[in-house]
Amino acid sequence: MSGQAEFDRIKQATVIGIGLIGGSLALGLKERGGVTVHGYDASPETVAKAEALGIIDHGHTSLEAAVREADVVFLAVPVGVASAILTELAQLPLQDQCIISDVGSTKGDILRTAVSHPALAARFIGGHPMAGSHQSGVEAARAHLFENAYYVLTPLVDTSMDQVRRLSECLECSTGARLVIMKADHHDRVVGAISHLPHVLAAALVNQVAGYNQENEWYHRLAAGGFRDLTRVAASDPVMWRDILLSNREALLELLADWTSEMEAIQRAIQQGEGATIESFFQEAKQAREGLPERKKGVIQPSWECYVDLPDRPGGIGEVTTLLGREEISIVNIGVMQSREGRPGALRLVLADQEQWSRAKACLSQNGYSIFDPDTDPVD
Ligand SMILES: NC(=O)C1=CN([C@@H]2O[C@H](COP(=O)(O)OP(=O)(O)OC[C@H]3O[C@@H](n4cnc5c(N)ncnc54)[C@H](O)[C@@H]3O)[C@@H](O)[C@H]2O)C=CC1
Ligand SMILES: O=C(O)C(=O)Cc1ccc(O)cc1
Repeated sequence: MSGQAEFDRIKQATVIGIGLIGGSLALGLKERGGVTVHGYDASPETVAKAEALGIIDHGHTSLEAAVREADVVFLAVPVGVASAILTELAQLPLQDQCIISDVGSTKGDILRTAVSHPALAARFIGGHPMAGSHQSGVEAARAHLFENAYYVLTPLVDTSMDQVRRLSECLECSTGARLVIMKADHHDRVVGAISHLPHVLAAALVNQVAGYNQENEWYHRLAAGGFRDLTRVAASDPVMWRDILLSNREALLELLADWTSEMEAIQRAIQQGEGATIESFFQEAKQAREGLPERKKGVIQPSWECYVDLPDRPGGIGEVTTLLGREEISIVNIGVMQSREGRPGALRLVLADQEQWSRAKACLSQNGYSIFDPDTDPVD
């Protein structure tokens, strides 16, 4: 592959691993990017399903046939198997200008594999779309999954910037994501802190409480909004997260050591009754939380939620759902947040996406309801 070559627009793509992320990428490439999409998966049933659902144009059961015509190949398989497939690709005939990219949650391992194969080093560009969900499988694929999310690219030193531009333009147009370039080790450290560590903590918290609940079921019965919000990602795929932790070992061990000393400090403050230390612990966190950049899809994707003061009269919930129904706004989840006696409760609404969330808030405000948005409104 020559660095001087004129690069054509990407017209054919191959997605290897047609699950949540591979399927969503395939849909975006096909429907928004005007790219012909070939698909390959270890499971022939998944290939057949993806073809039947119109997620890919051509399904393959041979890796060689799947990648032969591709301008770009995306590896969208679990992190634990990506390096082995990349090594297989190094032996297969590919188009001269073919780019290979991936979507894995960690970047160090796969880049080291790419560097170790001369046939790959100039064509591999690591990638990571910073949006997803706790669901998995081809049925969960959505063309708009990556809209407005960051999408990190981690090129190698040998990668031609023309090829990076070629891939970025294709991805921007096909996914609606915001492309950014980063070094792999920086990516792994940052994503370790804001995604991998929180997944560990969420799982640990859920496991700790599940242990107590075996003795006394009130633990689960009383588990309220805060516990549920904080631990949503504990429902993610255990195999995927096993692979991510093992692959980002170095960064995670450092982050866990920092976490442990933070917990020891707060434990000491509680033991010694140091109210001021405890207060400033929460004060710092409150300020940092309020200073997070404007609401957008981050790696821990926010659920599009808002709280509505519930009118203290019969049929109050029905009024809210009817108003939203009339505007064709669909509610993903709804719950009553009970308040102190004598004060009206609130309805917690979860909407499907940002557009429905904005319309729901506008519709309810116009109809005299008081709305509270936990991410933007100050709490008194
Ligand atoms: N789930 C999420 O929210 C996000 C996941 N990622 C990354 O995306 C990648 C894929 O994750 P998901 O789509 O969630 O997983 P998934 O489980 O939905 O899909 C993975 C697909 O890969 C296939 N597969 C497994 N081993 C294979 C092999 N050896 N050859 C060919 N196909 C194989 C599976 O049959 C499955 O269809 C992972 O590397 C993950 O780290 C990145 C961003 C977000
Ligand atoms: O659902 C969530 O909040 C997630 O955190 C999804 C997710 C999982 C893994 C990634 O590498 C990126 C995003």
